[in-house]
Amino acid sequence: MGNSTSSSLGKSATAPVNQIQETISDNCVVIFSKTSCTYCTMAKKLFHDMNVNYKVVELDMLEHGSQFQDALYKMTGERTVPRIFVNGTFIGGATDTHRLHKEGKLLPLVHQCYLKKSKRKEFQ
Ligand SMILES: N[C@@H](CCC(=O)N[C@@H](CS)C(=O)NCC(=O)O)C(=O)O
Ligand code: FES
Repeated sequence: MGNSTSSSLGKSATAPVNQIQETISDNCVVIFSKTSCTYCTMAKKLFHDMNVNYKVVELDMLEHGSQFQDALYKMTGERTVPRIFVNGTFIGGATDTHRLHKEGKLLPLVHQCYLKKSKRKEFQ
């Protein structure tokens, strides 16, 4: 389901905020998650069921996971999981993401990101 848990995150000396920023600009959908969290599983399932690839960062598997949660707190105002970013922007936790989906707004955000990336490729 989905793609890999990050292997590089948490290992470099770069500040967590910068590592997070790099991850969300490289991937259209990023879910900061914990392996034990049912809300997180539900969020992954939502994207999986829409056939959308997502990047998962399992914070409880990172050596410095709590520092990443602190960084997410600075960036989003909460250190809870899941914290979900689409097209480089924080869209909310599990509840917010399901609401966006119900309102029909989630997939357009993902498609905006795909479009942006395919345009970029045309100019390479
Ligand atoms: N309404 C929020 C609830 C988020 C929440 O309460 N998350 C809990 C786990 S389900 C949490 O992060 N607890 C603190 C922690 O794990 O560090 C959402 O939908 O994302
Ligand atoms: S649902 Fe319990 S930890 Fe997230």
